[in-house]
Amino acid sequence: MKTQPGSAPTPIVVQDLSAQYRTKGRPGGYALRGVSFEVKAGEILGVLGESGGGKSTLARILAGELVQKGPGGYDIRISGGDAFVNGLALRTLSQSKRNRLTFHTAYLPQDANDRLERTATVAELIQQPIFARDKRFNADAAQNRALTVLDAVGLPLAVMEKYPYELSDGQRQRVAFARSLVLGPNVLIADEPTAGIDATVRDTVVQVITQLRQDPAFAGLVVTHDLAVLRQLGAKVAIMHDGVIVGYGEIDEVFGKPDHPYVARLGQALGA
Ligand SMILES: Nc1ncnc2c1ncn2[C@@H]1O[C@H](COP(=O)(O)OP(=O)(O)OP(=O)(O)O)[C@@H](O)[C@H]1O
Repeated sequence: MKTQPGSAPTPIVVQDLSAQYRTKGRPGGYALRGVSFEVKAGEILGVLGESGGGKSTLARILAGELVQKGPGGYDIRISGGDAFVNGLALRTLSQSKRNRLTFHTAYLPQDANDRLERTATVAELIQQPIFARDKRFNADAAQNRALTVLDAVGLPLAVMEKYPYELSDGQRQRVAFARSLVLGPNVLIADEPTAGIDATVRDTVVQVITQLRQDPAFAGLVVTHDLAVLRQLGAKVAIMHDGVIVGYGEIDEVFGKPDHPYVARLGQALGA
């Protein structure tokens, strides 16, 4: 784990990370094979790559979601190397460590807008992470915090009492985004935050990340093929193919001198 004496740990460190899904307790194929990179404070890393390349697996691991039960759930095991978020090693993630991790980490999964509980209002949904940690948290302070993040994601006050089914997909995505931000994280892990959603959400994602970046300790990992968004954010990119990083660095360098045929193909497809 790299840290400078007396300074905060690097927000995201991934060291030779290999990971496998387990089905019915049995290990399956490798979803990640020896992945290494760092996202330092102030940096944004865009993760791109082929379908099945391991992008969502990486995002899930960094968000502490090694096991997700229920329909469509998954069970991932770190089988080699490790990953660290704000200095917390993820390979052995106890519940108390997971609580510390999720306190500082905003996670916007690919299906974030579908994951919202149907029977809760927007106000309740956004405040849930606060009350899940402290049932006696001051109600006015929680409400104020919810209003701040609601405003940050461009939603009007009027949606606070609505239920998810009363909202558009784009609005639900914004609610999920607001909810992920309510605890004031310094790390954002976002999995395709703009895919298939109206174009205005894209602008909001850029604006919110720009705001979050005012915190010098902030770092973000964003899975997206939207090079325009990544350029606006001044992001570096990591290109994933078959569980391995096959291109890493500044956007123009990676696509200008591709080190792997897949990077060349992707660059052409994206018009990089
Ligand atoms: N729940 C799961 N159970 C078992 N294997 C899985 C599961 N989810 C993903 N995998 C496997 O892990 C590998 C990486 O998948 P992952 O979803 O991380 O890729 P991805 O790059 O995010 O793809 P996409 O762009 O399609 O979302 C694939 O081989 C996939 O089949």
